[in-house]
Amino acid sequence: MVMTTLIPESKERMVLSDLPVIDLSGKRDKVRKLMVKACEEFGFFKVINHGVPKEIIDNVEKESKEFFSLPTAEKQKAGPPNPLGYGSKKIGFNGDTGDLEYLLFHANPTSIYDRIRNISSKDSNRFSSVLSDYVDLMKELACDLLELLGEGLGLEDKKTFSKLLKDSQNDSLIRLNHYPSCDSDADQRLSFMKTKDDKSSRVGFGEHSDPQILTILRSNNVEGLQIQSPLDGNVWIPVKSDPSAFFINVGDALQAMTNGRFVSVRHRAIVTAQKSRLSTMFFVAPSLQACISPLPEMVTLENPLKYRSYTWAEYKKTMYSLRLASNRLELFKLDCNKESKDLMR
Ligand SMILES: C=C1C[C@]23C[C@@]1(O)CC[C@H]2[C@@]12CC[C@H](O)[C@@](C)(C(=O)O1)[C@H]2[C@@H]3C(=O)O
Ligand SMILES: O=C(O)CCC(=O)C(=O)O
Ligand SMILES: [Fe+2]
Repeated sequence: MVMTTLIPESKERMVLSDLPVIDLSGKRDKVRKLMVKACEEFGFFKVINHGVPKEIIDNVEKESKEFFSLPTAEKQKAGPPNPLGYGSKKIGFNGDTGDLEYLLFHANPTSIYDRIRNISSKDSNRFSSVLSDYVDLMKELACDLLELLGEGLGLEDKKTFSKLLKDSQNDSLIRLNHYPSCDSDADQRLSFMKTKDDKSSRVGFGEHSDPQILTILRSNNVEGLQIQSPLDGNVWIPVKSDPSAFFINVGDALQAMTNGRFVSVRHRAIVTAQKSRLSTMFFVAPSLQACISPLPEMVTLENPLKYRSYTWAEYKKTMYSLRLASNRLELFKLDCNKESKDLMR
C-alpha cells in the first residue's frame, strides 16, 4: 500500500511528492486508517485493486466515445441540460462555461434509459445497459468506501454514510465529460489560463468543490485533473492519469457531516493534451429530504459545531443559484466563537 506525505521543500513552500494511493486489497484496519488520513489531509485519494471489472470500465469508455462522436443534433436528443441531460460549453445556470461537452443523469436505470432512448443513431439499449451496470458497481464501491470511512472514524453507527446512498430515494448522479483535444477549432474561442510552467491551457471544468458526499472519478489515459493544494490555494497539483484506478474526492456534505475534519477538495480539469479526454464521475448524494448535519461524535470542545443543519434539497437550491467556483459550504457555516460560547453557558 502506498501512502505518501507532505515533504517540506522550504519554510514557505511545500510540495507533494505524490497523492495518496490506497490499495483496497490491503488489511481492512490499515485501509480505513489510510482513507481517513487522506480525507483529512487532501480530501482526495486514488484507489487500486478496487474489484471493478476492466471489461465494464472499457465498455463505458467505448460507449461514451461513440456517443460524443455523434452529430450534435443526435447528442441533443439526450435533452437540454436542465440541469440533467446533454450539455456543451455551458455549466450550470449562472454563466459558467468550459471547454467540454457532457451527459448528466440521475444514477438509476430508468432515468438513464429515458434520457438516451431517443438517440436513434446509436444502440441506446446497449448504451443504457452499459451505464446502468457501471452505476451498480459504483454504488457498491461507494458503499464499501463509505463504510470503511465510518469504521475509520469510529462512528457509533458505521453505516451512517452508506445508509444515505442505500436510501432508494438517493439523488446520486452519473456524469460523462468529454474534453476535446487542444488542436480543435474551439482553441480560438475559449478562455486561456497559465499553468505552473507558463504553458497556456484551456479551462475544461473550472475550479469547484463537489457539493455531494463523495465522488468517484475515472478518466481515460489523458491528463487534465488538478487538485488544489491543501497548503496553498494558489498551487494546483496535477493528478497523473491512471485509467485502471478510481479517484475519490470528499464532497461538501461529507465535510459538513465530519464537522470539517474531512476536506471537500477544490479541483478543476484543464485541457492541454493533444488527445481528447473522457472522464466519468459518480456523485454520491442523499435523498432530497435527508438532513445533513455534523455528527455528534465529530463535535468536541476542540472542534466546536461548525455548520448548521440543512436538507440536501436546500443545499441544491443554493448551489444552483451560485457560480461554479463559489464556496457554497461557507454559507452554512456557524459563527464558531458564538456557538462555543453558547455551549459553555
Ligand atoms: C455552476 C454549477 C454547475 C453545478 C451546479 C452549479 O450551480 C454549482 C455546482 C456545479 C456542480 C459541480 C459538481 C458536479 O459536476 C455537478 C453536477 C454538481 O452537482 O455540482 C455540477 C453542477 C452541474 O453541472 O449542474
Ligand atoms: O472531468 C473531470 O476530470 C472533473 C470534472 C468534475 O470535477 C466534475 O464534473 O465535477
Ligand atoms: Fe468536480
